[in-house]
Amino acid sequence: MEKLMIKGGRPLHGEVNVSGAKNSAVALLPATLLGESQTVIENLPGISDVGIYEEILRDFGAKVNRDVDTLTIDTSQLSNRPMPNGKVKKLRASYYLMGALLGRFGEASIGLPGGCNLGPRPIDQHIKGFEALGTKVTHRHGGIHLHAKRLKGARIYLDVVSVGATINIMLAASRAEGRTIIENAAKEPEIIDVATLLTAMGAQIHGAGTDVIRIRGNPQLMGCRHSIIPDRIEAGTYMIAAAATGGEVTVTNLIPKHMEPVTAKLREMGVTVDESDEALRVRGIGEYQGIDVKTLPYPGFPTDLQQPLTALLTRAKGTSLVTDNIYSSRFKHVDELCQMGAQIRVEGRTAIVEGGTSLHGSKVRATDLRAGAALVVAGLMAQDVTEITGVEHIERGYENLEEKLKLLGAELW
Ligand SMILES: CC(=O)N[C@H]1[C@@H](OP(=O)(O)OP(=O)(O)OC[C@H]2O[C@@H](n3ccc(=O)[nH]c3=O)[C@H](O)[C@@H]2O)O[C@H](CO)[C@@H](O)[C@@H]1O
Ligand SMILES: C=C(OP(=O)(O)O)C(=O)O
Repeated sequence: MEKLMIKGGRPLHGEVNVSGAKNSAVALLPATLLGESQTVIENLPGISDVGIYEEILRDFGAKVNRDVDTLTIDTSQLSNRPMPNGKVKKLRASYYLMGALLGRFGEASIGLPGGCNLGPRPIDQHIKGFEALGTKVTHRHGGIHLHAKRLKGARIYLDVVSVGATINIMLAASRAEGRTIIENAAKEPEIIDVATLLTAMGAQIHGAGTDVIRIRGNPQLMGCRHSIIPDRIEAGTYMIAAAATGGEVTVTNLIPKHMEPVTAKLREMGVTVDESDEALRVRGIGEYQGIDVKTLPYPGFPTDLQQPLTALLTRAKGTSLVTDNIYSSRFKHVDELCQMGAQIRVEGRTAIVEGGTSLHGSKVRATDLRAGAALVVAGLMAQDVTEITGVEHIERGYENLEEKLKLLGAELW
């Protein structure tokens, strides 16, 4: 899709079904390389990051068959190869090839990852973990070469809470000798999802979802069948869009517990959120209050919803403060929102939103995935037509966004 046009001002109504989680999918696919037989992954989201990973698995010799949202991946005959450029630059999660190939072959040569440009995104904690497991790490031609004669379990304390480092170390440690302990581990639900897969493949993992994860490796992991958890960021985006348009939307196939940080903030603004087993009904009728939000590692408010929430806050009364504690410059959406009539200024890591403004349509550009989601939310609220370019960023993380929004009554093309 080249660009997305939205005619705003229509309240969203109805039901929307959440797809499988992007940040699980892009870790589970490389994890299948650790098993020496067939793995079936169900509930994969139809997003470009998954499409690229499908191609990468084939590049390593995996036989991959797709049936709608299910991939059957046979990894019995793989051949290792360097992957310095190209596909690895298209997504952030290509860094998981390091842990997966290290576990499978004891060697990997991978270029630095791509993904959203949100300020510096170092991978020093991943490297620290691999080195602790007995890996020699060298930087070559702008990429990283990893070599381990023998992976041996170790105790690793992460200096920063990192989703990627926690999962990458889990991947390599799953085939290492002995026990690995990750301390100050990230606690995101996607980490539990990856631990569930690795356990089904034959590793022993305890404590995923807490800040201490214990992994006892198994040199012979086998395939299994696994279904991906719902995408809490996609779910949160639809909750925010429902509130932004003053609509009433039931977001189904989610895990309400995963949504608590978002639900709490929407309720604080004055949005009604009703919970049932696998759904949340969001009613955005009436006026909203401005709020202060700070992004934090799970179970704090997710940085990946900071940008869409900022768009919603333009219609709340008073001043809102949105502080991103995870990334130093995740505010590229702000200039675009201001072009649509928002009054927001950025001071350091905080966006100060002067609420109560009405947005108008404009030509804007999505600079990254969730900046794109923020512009979609803004476009749905705005009077007249918004034209969004940079749609390829949005396609990295939202399955059938256009169709899902149309079913809720949005006017977009
Ligand atoms: C593919 C994927 O799952 N992406 C998610 C993952 O990204 P990603 O895994 O890249 O994010 P991390 O949790 O690793 O990063 C958190 C913070 O730690 C810093 N850091 C991280 C690793 C490291 O070795 N050194 C270091 O300093 C980062 O710069 C950032 O400031 O978690 C982020 C935080 O929830 C989300 O925004 C991304 O959607
Ligand atoms: C930052 C994100 O993605 P990535 O880490 O893949 O760039 C995101 O999903 O919001």
